[in-house]
Amino acid sequence: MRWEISKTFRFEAGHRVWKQNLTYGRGAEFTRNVEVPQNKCVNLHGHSYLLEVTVGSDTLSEQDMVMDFYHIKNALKELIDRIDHSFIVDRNDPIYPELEEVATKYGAMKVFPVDFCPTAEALAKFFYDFLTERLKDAGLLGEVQVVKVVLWETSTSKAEYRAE
Ligand SMILES: Nc1nc2c(c(=O)[nH]1)N=C([C@H](O)[C@H](O)COP(=O)(O)OP(=O)(O)OP(=O)(O)O)CN2
Repeated sequence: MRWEISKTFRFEAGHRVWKQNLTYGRGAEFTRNVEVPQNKCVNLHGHSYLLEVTVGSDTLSEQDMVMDFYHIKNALKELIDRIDHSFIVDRNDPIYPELEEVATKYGAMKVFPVDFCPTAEALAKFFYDFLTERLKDAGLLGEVQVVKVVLWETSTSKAEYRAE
């Protein structure tokens, strides 16, 4: 891509990484002989997420832009509004049915169900796929492509998902 432009978004959301288990899996050998902390991310907790989407093109439009930042903002606006102040929950999470019940009963939880464990990696792919679909629906895919999505979960942890 000769040109790349990026737009950032902020949203607050809760989640739980129900698949977290620090005692096995990739990297567990680094703490094999020490006591590992509790799997704290299986607890319901929240983040101030920072999302950065990058789109690129080899050509500029008649307005000398990859595309207007305004349009990138609006391609994602409705999704960001839906996810903001929500609780992102995997439909496969064993607590999902009860969370839905509580949300319905008390009306005190905006549930945002997804089909994956809501890690930063999986959420980055989710936003990437969503924006790609929006560009496709607008007939822009090809001319403009999503180059990468970066999702900051905390000030020290982020995930990136990019075009192959
Ligand atoms: N590869 C991933 N690892 C973890 C994820 C994730 O999405 N991908 N998520 C979490 C938790 O959601 C957690 O809130 C963030 O983890 P971590 O960076 O360990 O948080 P800390 O605030 O404890 O980090 P510091 O080391 O204190 O800066 C866990 N792992």
